[in-house]
Amino acid sequence: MSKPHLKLSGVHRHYGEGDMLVRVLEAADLTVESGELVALVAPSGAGKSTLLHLCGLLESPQGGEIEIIGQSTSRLGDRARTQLRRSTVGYVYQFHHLLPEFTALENVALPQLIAGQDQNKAEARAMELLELLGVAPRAAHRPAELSGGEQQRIAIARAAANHPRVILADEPTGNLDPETSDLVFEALKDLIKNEGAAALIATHNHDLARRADRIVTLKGGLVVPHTL
Ligand SMILES: Nc1ncnc2c1ncn2[C@@H]1O[C@H](COP(=O)(O)OP(=O)(O)OP(=O)(O)O)[C@@H](O)[C@H]1O
Repeated sequence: MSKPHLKLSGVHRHYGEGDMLVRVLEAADLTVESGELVALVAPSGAGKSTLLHLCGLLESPQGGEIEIIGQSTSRLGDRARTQLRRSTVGYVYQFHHLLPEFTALENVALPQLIAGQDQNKAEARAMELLELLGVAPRAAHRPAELSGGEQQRIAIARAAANHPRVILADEPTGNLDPETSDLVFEALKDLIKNEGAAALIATHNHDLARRADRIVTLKGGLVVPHTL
């Protein structure tokens, strides 16, 4: 059987020390397979962003192991971690951070150009993603000319541009109205299934979380199954 795209084993993460010690994760385990969408629902301060940052190799755990597409990350140096993150992880944030002076197509093509892809191929891939997410007719528009939901779908396309095996999203629909949230979530889900990525999505929106393949929460420093 192929290795899971994302695997955490015994992950430990705390901040500060002494009186200021905050224990966030203690021996946390989590596995996300290819094409699987896992929703992370937990109260404010429980450690959702910490978990996503660890999975995205933006932070390092103090103990345990994080494997991405079967590759152990605990002994990687900074450069190798950055390289692995760039080639395997796509991040979607609550606020899209699209570059205002570039068109939708250019925003999606840019990460590929940075990764060394040639312009024609980068633009073809960008267009394929914009079509998949239902925003191809907006390809030549700049972010300021697009609705919030369109902007967020373009941010999702950008996160997927380099074929990430792991997609992480922190409140991707947090600043959208319910109908637009639905649309964006479904687009994200289609994309994950289509591309066979493993996805972990932190959300406060229970309706959306119920449409994930699985829901997890954080309890006592562990990642545990959850039902809503
Ligand atoms: N750099 C840091 N230094 C000290 N404590 C931190 C740091 N980052 C996070 N924490 C603490 O770790 C805990 C988990 O924070 P985290 O941001 O992961 O929670 P969250 O579940 O994402 O919260 P929210 O839903 O409010 O964004 C919190 O108590 C927070 O104060």
